[in-house]
Amino acid sequence: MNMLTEAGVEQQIADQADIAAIKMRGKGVTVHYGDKQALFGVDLDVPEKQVTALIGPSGCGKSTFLRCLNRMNDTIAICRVGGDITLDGEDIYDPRIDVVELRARVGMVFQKPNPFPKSIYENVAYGPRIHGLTRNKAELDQVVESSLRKAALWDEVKDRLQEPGTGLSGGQQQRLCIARAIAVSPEVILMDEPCSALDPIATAKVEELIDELRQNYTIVIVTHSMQQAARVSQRTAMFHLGYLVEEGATDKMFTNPDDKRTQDYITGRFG
Ligand SMILES: Nc1ncnc2c1ncn2[C@@H]1O[C@H](COP(=O)(O)OP(=O)(O)OP(=O)(O)O)[C@@H](O)[C@H]1O
Repeated sequence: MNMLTEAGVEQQIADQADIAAIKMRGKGVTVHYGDKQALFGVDLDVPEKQVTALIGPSGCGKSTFLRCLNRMNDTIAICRVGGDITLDGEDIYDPRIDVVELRARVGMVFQKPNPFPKSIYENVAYGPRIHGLTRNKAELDQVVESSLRKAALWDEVKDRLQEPGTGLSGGQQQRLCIARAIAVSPEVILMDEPCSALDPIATAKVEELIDELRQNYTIVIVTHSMQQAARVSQRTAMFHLGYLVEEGATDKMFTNPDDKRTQDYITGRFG
């Protein structure tokens, strides 16, 4: 029988406490597109109910890593992912995992707002309906309203729910896409440069929203804006040429990074 020492038991409890605070964990993650390797052994923990920013020069692999977290890379035929990625300790690349369900738990908001060519209401109602999350119209109405409220859009659209989502401004469309992601009650929301197509006012609104959302959701955001990473995130991970250079508390990463490449990048010396 396997006897654990007292110290061993304490360590196990400490490890479990650590796992509880980590929502997603990447270990030795590699990605190849055909013969070309885009990620090299990335180890990165995503803490629960915090915002983790992925930064680094163009082509360093930020979006590739983000897409590994909900198996979005599965849609790219030449893409192969190696290493381990877990959600609440469970291997998301296990063949028994239902990818549709995984993507409901780990939702995604893209760079360019991409509402469906349907009404504002239908954009938000679509997910809960296909996942069978509501029993009747009243419940669906309730989910649509609460999702639009959480995305800070309700007041602007409540009198025009039947109008097309594509008729909204860019910033409103992006908040509609966030409402659509929220509607299926995800645990993690991945955002790939969600503000790059928005003006400064719409950007400020989305950033404010991200800050509110972290009370209930774990967020991972790819951004090219150092100001945005500093404003919205608690953790920052710096990538370079497919490697994770370093990661840590955002305050430290922006004031006293360990690696010169991070220092050079955040001060605009390369990238
Ligand atoms: N679908 C694809 N097919 C082939 N190569 C790809 C594909 N997507 C990305 N790559 C390559 O993988 C590497 C990492 O790209 P990725 O888009 O992850 O970087 P990034 O840091 O997000 O860049 P950016 O900041 O410009 O969006 C790049 O060399 C890129 O050319």
